[in-house]
Amino acid sequence: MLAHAADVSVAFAERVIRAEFEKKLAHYCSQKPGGIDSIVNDLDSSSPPLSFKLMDSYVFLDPATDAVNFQDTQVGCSSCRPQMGRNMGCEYVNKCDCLEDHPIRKFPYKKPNNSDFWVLQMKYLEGRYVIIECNELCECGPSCKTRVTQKGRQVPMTIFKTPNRGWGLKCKQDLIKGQFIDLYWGEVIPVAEAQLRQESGPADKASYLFDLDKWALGNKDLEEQMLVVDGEKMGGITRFMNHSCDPNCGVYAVSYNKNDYLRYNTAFFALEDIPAGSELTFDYLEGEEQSDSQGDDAPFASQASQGNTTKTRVPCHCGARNCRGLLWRNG
Ligand SMILES: C[S@@+](CC[C@H](N)C(=O)[O-])C[C@H]1O[C@@H](n2cnc3c(N)ncnc32)[C@H](O)[C@@H]1O
Repeated sequence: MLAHAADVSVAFAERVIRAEFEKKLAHYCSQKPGGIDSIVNDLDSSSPPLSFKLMDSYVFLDPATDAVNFQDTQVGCSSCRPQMGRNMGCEYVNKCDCLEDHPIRKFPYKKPNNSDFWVLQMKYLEGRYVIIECNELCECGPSCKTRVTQKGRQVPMTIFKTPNRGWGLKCKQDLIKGQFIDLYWGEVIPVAEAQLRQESGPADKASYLFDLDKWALGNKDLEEQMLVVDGEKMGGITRFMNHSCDPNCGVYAVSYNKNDYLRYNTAFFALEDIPAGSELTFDYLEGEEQSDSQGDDAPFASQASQGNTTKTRVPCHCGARNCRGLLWRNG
């Protein structure tokens, strides 16, 4: 009898937690086009932790490292104008100042036939170059077509329970190759704090740390100031994305201030056409391997990675034929 009462109250508590988490999701996506995000768990009655705060911005642990303190380094393009070139903007200007130092100086996006959104150009998708988008100081104005990731996610998602990798993420609609998915949000913390957080808790603690190491790696001064994004306690829905050794999404550094080498954004794009309902995955070690092999373009080519803050060796359950067997290289 007592055991039954305990079961009933656990089930009730789980339902309350689920309802609260769904409320958070609804609030978060009410400002977005594309439909409502959802949670699916066909395996047990658990929900993602209620302590997790959904958001779509960075939170800087130390206000001194907040990007707004560094806006004096920000410049905008000055030769572009709103609605120039067939009313489209910077994409028709091959000397947009935002791209002046870029090794390929090519507009990052293109619009596929019959589509109402822009996708990443093949050169960026395959070359993994940093994506530079215009910013609020640019003369091109808010309708400039470089502004894709800064407008945020446009596609609805499902957070779902996997049998062996915790929660994962699926998109509710078909994605096409090169389509923008979302950014990675969280608390922005110094690398020493990230290391402390990773070392606290059990050895196989899940990691939500994303190193902003694109410019810092190999530069001693920058390495000392390097920041890490921690999506564990607060972050966007992409913190539920699992690793695969054969991923369908790629991770790209995006900058709205090409002079800021410490703060930038991390964006996920589809590497292939992805049917609705497929799990979205990326390679947690991708950044490391890219930066090992990019040669002269490295400052613009290497990616943010999940791989540098030391993490415990965790067996990989991605199930890919080319599975490396472990999530992280170090540890
Ligand atoms: C960024 S989180 C991904 C979301 C996580 N599954 C959850 O439930 O919150 C990264 C953690 O998920 C787990 N994970 C992700 N991909 C995995 C894989 N291929 N094999 C085993 N565990 C995985 C590991 O615990 C890893 O530290």
